[in-house]
Amino acid sequence: MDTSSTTIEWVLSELMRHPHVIKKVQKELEDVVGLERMVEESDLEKLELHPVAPLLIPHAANEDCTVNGFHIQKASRVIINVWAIGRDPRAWTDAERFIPDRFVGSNIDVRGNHFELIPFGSGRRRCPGIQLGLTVVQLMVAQLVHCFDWELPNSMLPNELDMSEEFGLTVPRAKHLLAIPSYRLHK
Ligand code: HEM
Repeated sequence: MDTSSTTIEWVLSELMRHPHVIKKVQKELEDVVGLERMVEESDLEKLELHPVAPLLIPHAANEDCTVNGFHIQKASRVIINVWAIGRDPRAWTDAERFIPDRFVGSNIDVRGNHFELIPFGSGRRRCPGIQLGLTVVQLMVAQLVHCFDWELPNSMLPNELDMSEEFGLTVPRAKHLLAIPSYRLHK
């Protein structure tokens, strides 16, 4: 599945729509990495980037069970609507807004321990590629934001960027992101 590339495209899109956030990430990277070199994998642990992906794979119950008061009959197909959980106002303040800072000082992570944020699923059938996925997404996004300034084409304003989704097993952008990079490192 194209989960890593889809996530990278969404993160970049959200960053393009929030220029103050991209500036903040650039500043954070500048402080850690400087402007003389690209980002290295060993720099990542010092950074606070948070990828998300609104999907899970259908599951089936092996036996009758009760979860949180809901009876689930053996062999039922269970679909977890992570997309809706990510927008649930009971779990998130200003759920529809992209506020990466909401995770600063919070203990919520993406590894399946906190059910309000499970982009990799949770439990035994959780994504086994989580570490590779996180590393690839963080390194790519950090690299793209650190090495380049980004502009939307035809003087498009950030809030004019079309954020339509194409629904399926994965949820990519309906139209690919088109953005113009300009190199910003000194080397
Ligand atoms: C940002 C990147 C990625 C995201 C967001 C992601 C997300 C997911 C999700 C949500 C599931 C379903 C979990 C569930 O139903 O509970 C899954 C399953 C899976 N993922 Fe990933 N994934 C990513 C990257 C990768 C990579 C890089 C690999 C392999 C190298 C991988 C291999 C798998 C496999 C094999 C499964 C099926 C596991 C099973 O059914 O037991 N994923 N992934």
